[in-house]
Amino acid sequence: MGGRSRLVNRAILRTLSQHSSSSSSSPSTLPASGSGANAVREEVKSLGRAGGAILGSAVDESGARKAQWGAGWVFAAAGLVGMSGGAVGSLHTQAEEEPKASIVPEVARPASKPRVVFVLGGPGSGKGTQCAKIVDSYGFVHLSAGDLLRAEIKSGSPDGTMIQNMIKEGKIVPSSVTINLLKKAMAESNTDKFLIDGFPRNEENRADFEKVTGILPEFILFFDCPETELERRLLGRNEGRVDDNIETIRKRFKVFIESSLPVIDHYEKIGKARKIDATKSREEVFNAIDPLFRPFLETDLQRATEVLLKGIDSGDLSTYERFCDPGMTAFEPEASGHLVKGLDFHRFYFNKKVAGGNEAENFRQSTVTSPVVTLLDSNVGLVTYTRLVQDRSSSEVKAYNETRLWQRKKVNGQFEWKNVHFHRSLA
Ligand SMILES: Nc1ncnc2c1ncn2[C@@H]1O[C@H](COP(=O)(O)OP(=O)(O)O)[C@@H](O)[C@H]1O
Ligand SMILES: Nc1ccn([C@H]2C[C@H](O)[C@@H](COP(=O)(O)OP(=O)(O)O)O2)c(=O)n1
Repeated sequence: MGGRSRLVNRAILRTLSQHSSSSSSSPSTLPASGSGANAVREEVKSLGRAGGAILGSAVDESGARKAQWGAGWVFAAAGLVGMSGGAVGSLHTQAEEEPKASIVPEVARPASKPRVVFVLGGPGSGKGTQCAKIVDSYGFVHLSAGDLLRAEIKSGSPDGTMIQNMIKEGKIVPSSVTINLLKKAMAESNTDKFLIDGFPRNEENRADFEKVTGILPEFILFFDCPETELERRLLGRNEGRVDDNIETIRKRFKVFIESSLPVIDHYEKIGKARKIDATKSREEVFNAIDPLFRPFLETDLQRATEVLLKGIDSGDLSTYERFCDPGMTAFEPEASGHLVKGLDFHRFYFNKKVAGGNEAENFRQSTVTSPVVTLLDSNVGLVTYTRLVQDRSSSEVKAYNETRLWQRKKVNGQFEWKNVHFHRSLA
Protein backbone atom coordinates (compact mmCIF):
# COMPACT_ATOMS: atom_id res chain seq x y z
CA MET A 1 0.00 0.00 0.00
CA GLY A 2 2.85 2.34 0.95
CA GLY A 3 4.64 1.69 -2.34
CA ARG A 4 1.54 2.44 -4.34
CA SER A 5 0.85 5.52 -2.31
CA ARG A 6 4.32 6.88 -3.00
CA LEU A 7 3.81 6.20 -6.68
CA VAL A 8 0.63 8.21 -6.62
CA ASN A 9 2.31 10.98 -4.67
CA ARG A 10 5.07 11.32 -7.22
CA ALA A 11 2.66 11.37 -10.12
CA ILE A 12 0.64 14.13 -8.54
CA LEU A 13 3.66 16.07 -7.44
CA ARG A 14 4.93 15.97 -10.98
CA THR A 15 1.67 17.26 -12.30
CA LEU A 16 1.08 19.93 -9.74
CA SER A 17 4.56 21.18 -9.00
CA GLN A 18 4.68 22.85 -12.41
CA HIS A 19 1.76 25.02 -11.32
CA SER A 20 2.43 25.62 -7.70
CA SER A 21 2.25 29.38 -8.18
CA SER A 22 -1.42 29.24 -9.04
CA SER A 23 -2.31 26.63 -6.49
CA SER A 24 -4.68 27.85 -3.82
CA SER A 25 -3.23 25.77 -1.04
CA SER A 26 0.08 25.71 0.61
CA PRO A 27 2.65 23.83 -1.44
CA SER A 28 3.99 22.34 1.78
CA THR A 29 0.85 20.26 2.16
CA LEU A 30 1.33 18.55 -1.14
CA PRO A 31 4.01 15.97 -0.40
CA ALA A 32 2.28 14.97 2.79
CA SER A 33 -1.17 14.71 1.34
CA GLY A 34 -0.04 12.89 -1.74
CA SER A 35 -2.64 11.51 -4.06
CA GLY A 36 -4.09 14.02 -6.33
CA ALA A 37 -6.35 14.99 -7.00
CA ASN A 38 -30.61 27.49 -5.00
CA ALA A 39 -32.69 29.74 -4.26
CA VAL A 40 -33.95 32.54 -5.84
CA ARG A 41 -36.36 31.46 -8.46
CA GLU A 42 -36.59 31.22 -12.18
CA GLU A 43 -36.65 34.98 -12.64
CA VAL A 44 -33.46 35.42 -10.72
CA LYS A 45 -31.91 32.54 -12.54
CA SER A 46 -32.90 33.93 -15.88
CA LEU A 47 -32.25 37.58 -15.25
CA GLY A 48 -28.59 36.95 -15.46
CA ARG A 49 -26.83 39.53 -17.43
CA ALA A 50 -29.75 40.69 -19.47
CA GLY A 51 -30.91 44.27 -19.63
CA GLY A 52 -28.61 46.91 -18.36
CA ALA A 53 -25.27 46.69 -16.79
CA ILE A 54 -23.61 43.65 -15.52
CA LEU A 55 -22.33 42.52 -12.21
CA GLY A 56 -18.65 42.24 -12.56
CA SER A 57 -16.40 40.81 -9.98
CA ALA A 58 -12.93 41.37 -8.83
CA VAL A 59 -10.76 39.68 -6.30
CA ASP A 60 -9.09 41.93 -3.81
CA GLU A 61 -5.80 41.19 -2.13
CA SER A 62 -7.40 39.19 0.62
CA GLY A 63 -9.06 37.00 -1.98
CA ALA A 64 -12.55 38.33 -1.24
CA ARG A 65 -14.66 39.12 -4.22
CA LYS A 66 -16.10 42.60 -4.38
CA ALA A 67 -19.26 43.33 -6.26
CA GLN A 68 -18.87 45.92 -8.96
CA TRP A 69 -21.82 47.00 -10.98
CA GLY A 70 -19.73 49.05 -13.29
CA ALA A 71 -22.07 51.25 -15.23
CA GLY A 72 -25.10 50.71 -13.02
CA TRP A 73 -28.25 48.82 -13.91
CA VAL A 74 -30.86 50.11 -16.24
CA PHE A 75 -34.33 48.74 -15.95
CA ALA A 76 -36.68 49.70 -18.72
CA ALA A 77 -40.15 48.72 -17.73
CA ALA A 78 -43.59 49.14 -19.09
CA GLY A 79 -45.41 50.16 -15.94
CA LEU A 80 -44.75 51.84 -12.68
CA VAL A 81 -45.26 52.03 -9.03
CA GLY A 82 -46.20 55.49 -7.94
CA MET A 83 -43.46 56.38 -5.57
CA SER A 84 -44.83 59.69 -4.50
CA GLY A 85 -48.15 60.77 -3.16
CA GLY A 86 -50.55 58.62 -1.21
CA ALA A 87 -51.76 59.43 2.25
CA VAL A 88 -49.45 58.36 4.98
CA GLY A 89 -51.02 55.98 7.35
CA SER A 90 -53.85 54.97 5.03
CA LEU A 91 -54.02 51.27 4.80
CA HIS A 92 -55.36 50.24 1.46
CA THR A 93 -56.35 46.74 0.72
CA GLN A 94 -55.55 44.95 -2.47
CA ALA A 95 -57.58 46.04 -5.52
CA GLU A 96 -60.02 43.65 -7.14
CA GLU A 97 -58.04 43.48 -10.36
CA GLU A 98 -55.09 41.21 -10.68
CA PRO A 99 -51.92 43.12 -11.42
CA LYS A 100 -50.98 42.83 -15.05
CA ALA A 101 -48.72 39.96 -15.93
CA SER A 102 -45.14 40.38 -14.89
CA ILE A 103 -42.86 41.63 -17.60
CA VAL A 104 -39.93 40.23 -15.73
CA PRO A 105 -39.60 36.95 -17.60
CA GLU A 106 -39.46 38.64 -21.00
CA VAL A 107 -37.07 41.30 -19.91
CA ALA A 108 -35.06 38.76 -18.03
CA ARG A 109 -34.23 36.50 -20.93
CA PRO A 110 -31.88 35.63 -22.51
CA ALA A 111 -30.76 33.72 -19.47
CA SER A 112 -27.33 33.84 -18.03
CA LYS A 113 -25.30 30.72 -18.44
CA PRO A 114 -25.51 28.29 -15.57
CA ARG A 115 -22.85 28.71 -12.92
CA VAL A 116 -21.01 25.44 -12.60
CA VAL A 117 -18.46 24.13 -10.13
CA PHE A 118 -16.79 20.82 -10.93
CA VAL A 119 -15.88 18.65 -7.96
CA LEU A 120 -12.94 16.39 -8.64
CA GLY A 121 -10.73 14.10 -6.60
CA GLY A 122 -9.82 10.46 -6.29
CA PRO A 123 -12.56 7.91 -5.66
CA GLY A 124 -13.51 8.14 -1.99
CA SER A 125 -12.00 11.60 -1.47
CA GLY A 126 -15.31 12.87 -0.08
CA LYS A 127 -16.80 14.57 -3.12
CA GLY A 128 -20.32 13.32 -2.50
CA THR A 129 -20.09 14.00 1.23
CA GLN A 130 -19.08 17.64 0.73
CA CYS A 131 -21.49 18.22 -2.14
CA ALA A 132 -24.38 17.37 0.18
CA LYS A 133 -23.15 20.04 2.61
CA ILE A 134 -22.72 22.66 -0.11
CA VAL A 135 -26.23 21.98 -1.39
CA ASP A 136 -27.57 22.41 2.10
CA SER A 137 -25.73 25.68 2.70
CA TYR A 138 -25.73 27.31 -0.70
CA GLY A 139 -28.69 25.96 -2.62
CA PHE A 140 -26.73 24.36 -5.41
CA VAL A 141 -28.09 21.45 -7.36
CA HIS A 142 -25.76 18.49 -7.01
CA LEU A 143 -25.25 16.34 -10.07
CA SER A 144 -23.06 13.30 -9.56
CA ALA A 145 -21.94 11.88 -12.89
CA GLY A 146 -21.54 8.47 -11.21
CA ASP A 147 -25.07 8.61 -9.72
CA LEU A 148 -26.54 9.61 -13.09
CA LEU A 149 -24.77 6.70 -14.75
CA ARG A 150 -25.92 4.27 -12.06
CA ALA A 151 -29.50 5.55 -12.45
CA GLU A 152 -29.21 5.01 -16.20
CA ILE A 153 -28.24 1.38 -15.60
CA LYS A 154 -31.22 0.92 -13.29
CA SER A 155 -33.62 2.54 -15.76
CA GLY A 156 -33.05 -0.32 -18.19
CA SER A 157 -31.71 2.02 -20.88
CA PRO A 158 -30.08 0.45 -23.97
CA ASP A 159 -26.73 1.87 -22.74
CA GLY A 160 -27.18 0.23 -19.35
CA THR A 161 -25.13 -2.91 -19.93
CA MET A 162 -22.27 -1.01 -21.51
CA ILE A 163 -22.23 1.48 -18.59
CA GLN A 164 -22.39 -1.32 -16.01
CA ASN A 165 -19.46 -3.13 -17.60
CA MET A 166 -17.35 0.00 -17.76
CA ILE A 167 -18.04 0.91 -14.13
CA LYS A 168 -17.20 -2.63 -13.03
CA GLU A 169 -13.88 -2.29 -14.83
CA GLY A 170 -13.27 1.15 -13.32
CA LYS A 171 -13.26 2.64 -16.81
CA ILE A 172 -14.67 5.96 -17.94
CA VAL A 173 -17.92 5.87 -19.86
CA PRO A 174 -17.91 7.68 -23.27
CA SER A 175 -18.49 11.40 -22.89
CA SER A 176 -21.53 11.55 -25.13
CA VAL A 177 -23.46 9.33 -22.71
CA THR A 178 -22.45 11.19 -19.55
CA ILE A 179 -22.87 14.65 -21.08
CA ASN A 180 -26.36 13.83 -22.31
CA LEU A 181 -27.33 12.77 -18.81
CA LEU A 182 -25.83 15.93 -17.32
CA LYS A 183 -27.51 18.18 -19.88
CA LYS A 184 -30.88 16.57 -19.25
CA ALA A 185 -30.53 16.89 -15.48
CA MET A 186 -29.50 20.55 -15.81
CA ALA A 187 -32.42 21.33 -18.10
CA GLU A 188 -34.86 19.71 -15.68
CA SER A 189 -33.60 21.74 -12.76
CA ASN A 190 -34.99 25.15 -11.84
CA THR A 191 -31.78 26.66 -10.62
CA ASP A 192 -28.66 27.96 -12.29
CA LYS A 193 -26.06 26.78 -9.78
CA PHE A 194 -24.68 23.31 -10.30
CA LEU A 195 -22.13 21.23 -8.50
CA ILE A 196 -21.03 18.61 -10.95
CA ASP A 197 -19.29 15.86 -9.09
CA GLY A 198 -16.95 13.28 -10.64
CA PHE A 199 -16.86 15.13 -13.93
CA PRO A 200 -14.89 15.85 -16.10
CA ARG A 201 -12.88 12.73 -15.47
CA ASN A 202 -10.75 12.85 -18.58
CA GLU A 203 -9.81 15.27 -21.32
CA GLU A 204 -12.57 13.94 -23.56
CA ASN A 205 -15.17 14.68 -20.85
CA ARG A 206 -13.77 18.17 -20.36
CA ALA A 207 -13.43 19.21 -23.99
CA ASP A 208 -16.76 17.72 -25.07
CA PHE A 209 -18.67 19.35 -22.22
CA GLU A 210 -17.24 22.74 -23.12
CA LYS A 211 -18.00 22.20 -26.77
CA VAL A 212 -21.54 20.94 -26.26
CA THR A 213 -22.68 23.32 -23.52
CA GLY A 214 -20.33 26.29 -23.97
CA ILE A 215 -19.96 26.30 -20.18
CA LEU A 216 -16.69 26.87 -18.38
CA PRO A 217 -16.72 26.18 -14.65
CA GLU A 218 -16.43 29.08 -12.22
CA PHE A 219 -13.75 26.97 -10.59
CA ILE A 220 -13.06 23.35 -9.75
CA LEU A 221 -12.69 21.87 -6.31
CA PHE A 222 -9.88 19.35 -6.18
CA PHE A 223 -10.01 17.05 -3.17
CA ASP A 224 -6.46 16.05 -2.50
CA CYS A 225 -6.12 12.79 -0.58
CA PRO A 226 -3.50 10.01 -0.50
CA GLU A 227 -4.35 6.64 -1.92
CA THR A 228 -4.03 4.81 1.38
CA GLU A 229 -6.79 6.95 2.86
CA LEU A 230 -8.95 6.63 -0.27
CA GLU A 231 -8.68 2.87 -0.14
CA ARG A 232 -9.59 2.80 3.54
CA ARG A 233 -12.67 4.97 2.93
CA LEU A 234 -13.88 3.07 -0.13
CA LEU A 235 -13.61 -0.30 1.58
CA GLY A 236 -15.64 1.11 4.45
CA ARG A 237 -18.23 2.89 2.31
CA ASN A 238 -20.71 0.03 2.33
CA GLU A 239 -23.11 1.29 -0.30
CA GLY A 240 -23.22 -2.01 -2.12
CA ARG A 241 -21.45 -0.59 -5.15
CA VAL A 242 -20.10 -3.04 -7.74
CA ASP A 243 -16.87 -1.01 -7.95
CA ASP A 244 -16.01 -0.72 -4.23
CA ASN A 245 -13.89 -3.88 -4.16
CA ILE A 246 -10.12 -3.85 -3.91
CA GLU A 247 -9.56 -4.98 -7.48
CA THR A 248 -11.76 -2.31 -9.10
CA ILE A 249 -10.61 0.31 -6.58
CA ARG A 250 -7.02 -0.14 -7.77
CA LYS A 251 -8.09 0.15 -11.39
CA ARG A 252 -9.98 3.36 -10.57
CA PHE A 253 -6.90 4.83 -8.88
CA LYS A 254 -4.87 4.09 -12.00
CA VAL A 255 -7.48 5.68 -14.25
CA PHE A 256 -7.66 8.67 -11.93
CA ILE A 257 -3.92 9.27 -12.14
CA GLU A 258 -3.68 8.71 -15.86
CA SER A 259 -6.88 10.41 -17.01
CA SER A 260 -8.22 12.75 -14.34
CA LEU A 261 -5.03 14.40 -13.11
CA PRO A 262 -4.37 15.96 -16.52
CA VAL A 263 -7.80 17.58 -16.29
CA ILE A 264 -6.96 19.04 -12.88
CA ASP A 265 -3.65 20.13 -14.35
CA HIS A 266 -5.53 21.98 -17.10
CA TYR A 267 -7.60 23.90 -14.55
CA GLU A 268 -4.48 24.67 -12.51
CA LYS A 269 -2.97 26.24 -15.60
CA ILE A 270 -5.95 28.53 -16.17
CA GLY A 271 -6.16 29.46 -12.48
CA LYS A 272 -9.45 27.69 -11.83
CA ALA A 273 -8.33 24.88 -9.52
CA ARG A 274 -8.99 25.20 -5.77
CA LYS A 275 -7.09 22.47 -4.00
CA ILE A 276 -8.53 21.19 -0.73
CA ASP A 277 -6.77 18.95 1.77
CA ALA A 278 -9.32 16.12 1.87
CA THR A 279 -7.53 14.13 4.58
CA LYS A 280 -9.06 16.39 7.24
CA SER A 281 -12.33 15.71 9.02
CA ARG A 282 -15.60 16.32 7.19
CA GLU A 283 -16.12 19.57 9.14
CA GLU A 284 -12.61 20.86 8.50
CA VAL A 285 -12.92 20.11 4.81
CA PHE A 286 -16.21 22.01 4.68
CA ASN A 287 -14.70 24.97 6.53
CA ALA A 288 -12.03 25.16 3.84
CA ILE A 289 -14.61 25.07 1.07
CA ASP A 290 -17.16 27.41 2.62
CA PRO A 291 -15.54 30.78 1.72
CA LEU A 292 -15.24 29.77 -1.90
CA PHE A 293 -19.02 29.72 -2.20
CA ARG A 294 -19.79 33.09 -0.62
CA PRO A 295 -19.49 35.01 -3.91
CA PHE A 296 -22.38 32.98 -5.32
CA LEU A 297 -24.59 34.36 -2.59
CA GLU A 298 -23.50 37.91 -3.40
CA THR A 299 -24.49 37.35 -7.00
CA ASP A 300 -27.82 35.83 -5.97
CA LEU A 301 -28.48 38.83 -3.76
CA GLN A 302 -27.63 41.27 -6.50
CA ARG A 303 -29.92 39.41 -8.89
CA ALA A 304 -32.75 39.33 -6.35
CA THR A 305 -32.41 43.11 -5.96
CA GLU A 306 -32.43 43.58 -9.72
CA VAL A 307 -35.60 41.55 -10.11
CA LEU A 308 -37.30 43.33 -7.22
CA LEU A 309 -36.52 46.78 -8.65
CA LYS A 310 -37.63 45.68 -12.07
CA GLY A 311 -40.85 44.46 -10.50
CA ILE A 312 -41.33 47.82 -8.79
CA ASP A 313 -40.72 49.72 -12.02
CA SER A 314 -43.17 47.57 -13.91
CA GLY A 315 -45.87 47.61 -11.24
CA ASP A 316 -45.57 43.89 -10.79
CA LEU A 317 -47.07 43.19 -7.40
CA SER A 318 -46.53 39.45 -7.56
CA THR A 319 -42.79 39.91 -7.94
CA TYR A 320 -42.84 42.45 -5.12
CA GLU A 321 -44.67 40.04 -2.84
CA ARG A 322 -42.39 37.19 -3.75
CA PHE A 323 -39.24 39.06 -2.82
CA CYS A 324 -40.51 41.03 0.17
CA ASP A 325 -41.12 39.43 3.52
CA PRO A 326 -44.72 39.92 4.71
CA GLY A 327 -43.33 41.56 7.84
CA MET A 328 -40.94 43.85 5.98
CA THR A 329 -40.23 47.18 7.63
CA ALA A 330 -39.43 50.34 5.71
CA PHE A 331 -38.49 53.97 6.00
CA GLU A 332 -39.38 55.82 2.83
CA PRO A 333 -40.25 59.40 1.95
CA GLU A 334 -43.90 58.45 1.33
CA ALA A 335 -44.20 57.43 4.97
CA SER A 336 -43.26 60.92 6.16
CA GLY A 337 -40.74 59.78 8.71
CA HIS A 338 -42.74 56.82 9.98
CA LEU A 339 -41.60 53.26 10.04
CA VAL A 340 -44.05 51.19 8.03
CA LYS A 341 -44.43 47.49 8.66
CA GLY A 342 -45.90 44.90 6.36
CA LEU A 343 -46.74 45.14 2.68
CA ASP A 344 -50.12 46.91 2.67
CA PHE A 345 -48.60 50.38 2.61
CA HIS A 346 -46.61 49.44 -0.49
CA ARG A 347 -49.42 47.49 -2.14
CA PHE A 348 -51.43 50.68 -2.26
CA TYR A 349 -49.17 52.08 -4.96
CA PHE A 350 -49.30 48.92 -7.06
CA ASN A 351 -53.07 48.79 -6.85
CA LYS A 352 -53.38 52.47 -7.62
CA LYS A 353 -51.44 51.83 -10.78
CA VAL A 354 -53.44 48.79 -11.78
CA ALA A 355 -56.75 50.51 -11.16
CA GLY A 356 -56.02 53.77 -12.96
CA GLY A 357 -52.89 53.10 -14.89
CA ASN A 358 -51.98 54.63 -18.14
CA GLU A 359 -49.03 53.00 -19.86
CA ALA A 360 -47.54 56.19 -21.30
CA GLU A 361 -47.95 58.15 -18.10
CA ASN A 362 -46.74 55.33 -15.99
CA PHE A 363 -43.49 54.46 -17.68
CA ARG A 364 -40.68 54.35 -15.17
CA GLN A 365 -37.10 53.31 -15.31
CA SER A 366 -34.52 52.85 -12.58
CA THR A 367 -30.81 53.17 -12.98
CA VAL A 368 -28.78 51.91 -10.08
CA THR A 369 -25.44 53.47 -9.42
CA SER A 370 -22.71 52.69 -6.91
CA PRO A 371 -24.19 49.46 -5.59
CA VAL A 372 -22.48 47.60 -2.79
CA VAL A 373 -23.40 44.10 -1.67
CA THR A 374 -22.28 43.10 1.81
CA LEU A 375 -22.84 39.59 3.03
CA LEU A 376 -23.14 39.62 6.82
CA ASP A 377 -23.36 35.86 7.00
CA SER A 378 -24.53 33.24 4.58
CA ASN A 379 -28.19 34.11 5.35
CA VAL A 380 -28.12 37.87 5.75
CA GLY A 381 -27.01 40.50 3.28
CA LEU A 382 -27.16 44.21 2.74
CA VAL A 383 -27.52 45.90 -0.63
CA THR A 384 -27.03 49.62 -0.81
CA TYR A 385 -27.06 51.86 -3.86
CA THR A 386 -28.27 55.09 -5.36
CA ARG A 387 -31.26 54.71 -7.61
CA LEU A 388 -32.13 57.22 -10.30
CA VAL A 389 -35.82 56.97 -11.14
CA GLN A 390 -36.86 58.40 -14.47
CA ASP A 391 -40.51 59.17 -14.96
CA ARG A 392 -41.61 59.56 -18.55
CA SER A 393 -44.74 61.53 -17.78
CA SER A 394 -42.84 64.36 -16.13
CA SER A 395 -39.33 63.79 -17.51
CA GLU A 396 -38.40 64.19 -13.90
CA VAL A 397 -35.50 62.27 -12.42
CA LYS A 398 -35.43 61.60 -8.72
CA ALA A 399 -32.40 60.22 -6.95
CA TYR A 400 -32.81 58.00 -3.92
CA ASN A 401 -30.37 56.41 -1.56
CA GLU A 402 -31.62 52.93 -0.82
CA THR A 403 -30.47 50.27 1.57
CA ARG A 404 -32.13 46.88 1.55
CA LEU A 405 -31.61 44.22 4.16
CA TRP A 406 -32.16 40.71 2.89
CA GLN A 407 -32.58 37.43 4.69
CA ARG A 408 -32.18 34.05 3.02
CA LYS A 409 -34.88 31.59 3.95
CA LYS A 410 -35.81 28.11 2.90
CA VAL A 411 -39.22 28.10 1.23
CA ASN A 412 -40.57 24.71 0.15
CA GLY A 413 -37.07 23.30 0.46
CA GLN A 414 -35.52 26.02 -1.72
CA PHE A 415 -33.47 29.00 -0.69
CA GLU A 416 -34.99 32.40 -1.39
CA TRP A 417 -33.79 35.86 -0.53
CA LYS A 418 -36.47 37.96 1.18
CA ASN A 419 -36.23 41.71 1.65
CA VAL A 420 -36.88 42.25 5.36
CA HIS A 421 -36.17 45.98 5.62
CA PHE A 422 -35.41 48.92 3.38
CA HIS A 423 -34.58 52.53 3.90
CA ARG A 424 -35.05 55.00 1.08
CA SER A 425 -34.38 58.68 1.24
CA LEU A 426 -34.09 61.37 -1.36
CA ALA A 427 -30.46 61.72 -2.33
N1 LIG B 1 -13.36 13.91 5.57
C1 LIG B 1 -13.66 12.61 5.70
N2 LIG B 1 -13.05 11.87 6.62
C2 LIG B 1 -13.33 10.54 6.74
N3 LIG B 1 -14.22 9.88 5.98
C3 LIG B 1 -14.85 10.57 5.03
C4 LIG B 1 -14.62 11.97 4.84
N4 LIG B 1 -15.38 12.40 3.83
C5 LIG B 1 -16.07 11.32 3.39
N5 LIG B 1 -15.78 10.23 4.12
C6 LIG B 1 -16.30 8.87 3.94
O1 LIG B 1 -15.53 8.28 2.89
C7 LIG B 1 -16.36 7.54 2.00
C8 LIG B 1 -16.24 8.13 0.61
O2 LIG B 1 -16.82 9.42 0.60
P1 LIG B 1 -17.68 9.92 -0.64
O3 LIG B 1 -18.23 11.25 -0.28
O4 LIG B 1 -18.65 8.85 -1.03
O5 LIG B 1 -16.51 10.05 -1.73
P2 LIG B 1 -16.53 10.26 -3.30
O6 LIG B 1 -17.87 10.88 -3.65
O7 LIG B 1 -15.40 11.19 -3.56
O8 LIG B 1 -16.31 8.93 -3.91
C9 LIG B 1 -17.77 7.59 2.57
O9 LIG B 1 -18.00 6.42 3.31
C10 LIG B 1 -17.74 8.84 3.47
O10 LIG B 1 -18.63 8.75 4.55
N1 LIG C 1 -17.50 11.38 -15.64
C1 LIG C 1 -17.66 10.12 -15.21
C2 LIG C 1 -17.96 9.84 -13.84
C3 LIG C 1 -18.09 8.52 -13.43
N2 LIG C 1 -17.93 7.53 -14.33
C4 LIG C 1 -18.04 6.09 -13.92
C5 LIG C 1 -16.67 5.51 -13.74
C6 LIG C 1 -16.43 5.65 -12.26
O1 LIG C 1 -15.47 4.72 -11.79
C7 LIG C 1 -17.82 5.36 -11.72
C8 LIG C 1 -18.10 5.84 -10.33
O2 LIG C 1 -17.91 7.23 -10.25
P1 LIG C 1 -18.32 8.07 -8.95
O3 LIG C 1 -17.96 9.50 -9.24
O4 LIG C 1 -19.73 7.76 -8.58
O5 LIG C 1 -17.48 7.45 -7.76
P2 LIG C 1 -15.99 7.55 -7.27
O6 LIG C 1 -15.49 8.95 -7.31
O7 LIG C 1 -15.23 6.64 -8.21
O8 LIG C 1 -16.07 6.99 -5.90
O9 LIG C 1 -18.69 5.96 -12.67
C9 LIG C 1 -17.64 7.79 -15.66
O10 LIG C 1 -17.48 6.89 -16.44
N3 LIG C 1 -17.52 9.09 -16.09
